[in-house]
Amino acid sequence: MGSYANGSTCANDDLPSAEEMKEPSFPLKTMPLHANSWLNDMKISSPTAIRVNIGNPSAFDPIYRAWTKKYPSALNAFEKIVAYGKGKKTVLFLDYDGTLSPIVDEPDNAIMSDQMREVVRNAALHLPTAIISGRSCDKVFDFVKLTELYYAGSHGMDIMGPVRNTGSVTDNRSCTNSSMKQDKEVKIFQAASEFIPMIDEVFILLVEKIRGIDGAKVENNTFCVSVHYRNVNEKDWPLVAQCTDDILKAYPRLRLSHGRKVLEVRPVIDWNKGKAVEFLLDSLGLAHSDNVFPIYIGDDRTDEDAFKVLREDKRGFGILVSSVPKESHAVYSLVDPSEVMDFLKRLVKWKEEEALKITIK
Ligand SMILES: O=P(O)(O)OC[C@H]1O[C@H](O[C@H]2O[C@H](CO)[C@@H](O)[C@H](O)[C@H]2O)[C@H](O)[C@@H](O)[C@@H]1O
Repeated sequence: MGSYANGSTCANDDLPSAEEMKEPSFPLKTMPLHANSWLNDMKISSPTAIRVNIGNPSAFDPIYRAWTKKYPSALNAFEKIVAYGKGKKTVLFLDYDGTLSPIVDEPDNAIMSDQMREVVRNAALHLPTAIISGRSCDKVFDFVKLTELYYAGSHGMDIMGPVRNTGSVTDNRSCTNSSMKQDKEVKIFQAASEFIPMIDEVFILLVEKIRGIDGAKVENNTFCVSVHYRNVNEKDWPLVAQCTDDILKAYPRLRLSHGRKVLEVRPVIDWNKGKAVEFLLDSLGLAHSDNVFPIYIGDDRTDEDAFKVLREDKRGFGILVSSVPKESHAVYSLVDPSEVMDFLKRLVKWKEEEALKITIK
């Protein structure tokens, strides 16, 4: 689905090019206010001015090391984190793109490794686990293929949960396509159903409008539309912002948020990933419990709503996945999906040890 004009290779993880590190050279003043400010946000979403050594930034880069004083590595701080969660019901919230799968140029190729799938499956066997993504529920499910999870697609606007009374969860561990999903997962909440026709309409208009922009792509995520500019030459970014603005002018009930080289068109409703976290905790009967320990791991600006909820709530923590220093409502950090995998493995091991201690007592 979508229009795409050029090929794809491995993404550069949003690091700024020499060009990006310069002041913007496009004609900001000639653009309407909306598109103009979006363009600034598009720049900000592609972190500026600091280049770190991908792979092991903390080992080489003093700026990254200084940043981790404020957002300590969740791996280094693991003992402290689990001490806080000791004896409590841990609930795990995971973003998908950039958290469970690496960022790549072509959104349809954001495959999760089998190893990561196994680790997430294992986590879900030990603790309630939800994936909260900007993608549609169906799309994220098709990547993850695990029936034991909760899925909150379209930035939390479409929530689906595992069916637990059809036998042991472990009997139905994974499935390979959406039809199997329908047997094992149930829709539990849709925050904006009436927006679907409008989103479909805007998707078609956007596809048509950006057709001529080399590298631009529009993705229909059911309750939202993503306008991708990762593969667009920076000189054409103003055009992407302008085209999106032109279409959205006629839709006051839609708004825009920013992800990693993507403009996210979504309904103007008071709902986001933070609300989805609150909704899921409530569904699990844990909304008012002092005995709950929620952990949210995510990498982009739309995850900040969830980090903020956890920070204000003080029962759990947000963990930002980032290889570049950035301000966040998260408390801890991890460099990339491979560190996320290590963290999840340790979390499962800790849960197993906790369960063993309880059995021995
Ligand atoms: O909430 P998420 O699960 O992180 O989803 C946010 C958006 O992720 C996808 O786009 C991002 O990942 C792509 C694949 O790595 C990358 O090409 C793109 O530049 C990123 O913005 C997805 O395609 C979007 O629909 C999601 O909204």
